[in-house]
Amino acid sequence: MSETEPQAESTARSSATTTGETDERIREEWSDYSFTGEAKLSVSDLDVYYGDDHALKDVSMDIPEESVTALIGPSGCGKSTFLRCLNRMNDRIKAASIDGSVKLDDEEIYQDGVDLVELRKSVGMVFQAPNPFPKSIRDNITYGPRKHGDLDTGLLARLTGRDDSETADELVHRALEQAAIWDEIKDRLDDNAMGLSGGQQQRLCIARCLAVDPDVILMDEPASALDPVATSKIEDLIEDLAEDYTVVVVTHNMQQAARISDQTAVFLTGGKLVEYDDTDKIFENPESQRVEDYVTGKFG
Ligand SMILES: Nc1ncnc2c1ncn2[C@@H]1O[C@H](COP(=O)(O)OP(=O)(O)OP(=O)(O)O)[C@@H](O)[C@H]1O
Repeated sequence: MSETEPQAESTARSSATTTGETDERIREEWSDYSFTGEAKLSVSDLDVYYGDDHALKDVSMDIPEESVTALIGPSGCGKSTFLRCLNRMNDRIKAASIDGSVKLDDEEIYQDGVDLVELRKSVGMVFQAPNPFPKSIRDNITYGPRKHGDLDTGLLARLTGRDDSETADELVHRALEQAAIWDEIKDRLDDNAMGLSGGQQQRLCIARCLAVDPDVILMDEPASALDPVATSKIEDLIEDLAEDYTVVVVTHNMQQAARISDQTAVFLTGGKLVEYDDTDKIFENPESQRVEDYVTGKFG
């Protein structure tokens, strides 16, 4: 968990959990939820449709900086859809249409003129299955910075007098160290990344994401394909990363959400955000009976 300096009060809000009076009372109870520190991301009145399918309904919540926010809920309730809205990855899905507002550092990301490459550099993403490039470990890390024009290496760079090889080496070291994998693979940086174990590949993918200096890291079930030892390494890493980054993680694993997150948002069937609060509150004393049933495994 992060130890952010108190800076300001930010408030998380809910709008639609309207399946009767009980939900209305629950909403009033938690809609005042406030956290210490600044909101890194502020989501208001977000609706997402895939064609006629209304996948997310009127979701509003603020996500605090330098902390871990877990998104939990049964399959199909819209967690991944919500996550993809935070860096406009849903723009790549033809059938998707989005209404509402998402602000990153108070700047609307759903407005004309937003540079999506820059946005996705600031808000990086790590997926469920590790997906390293079939290249060397070193090239996996330098690929992004090179693509963004932050690094020039190789023959052409030498010929044009802009050879950033030394900077590249430092970057590779820094990113792998941050992703807690440097010691394991420092002697085989030129080996193909596909030869790493699943857990190592996932940490490499996290290092690749860190190499372009994001502020926010979105993770969609980052450990679900890994064994318990590799999972535990990813969990430790997520907690460490939250000291410097804002991490939003989708997980089906309740214990994992309880262990690693500072706040938890519970989505339930129908694409509604039902409750959002400190993780301890969600797991020990939620307002909603349905949330209690879900986190205690009575349904889902
Ligand atoms: N690319 C897509 N095209 C059409 N419908 C989609 C697409 N992606 C998701 N959906 C639909 O949107 C709804 C929410 O899906 P989403 O994947 O966001 O849920 P989820 O909570 O992340 O599920 P899971 O836990 O199984 O990954 C589902 O009804 C799903 O079928």
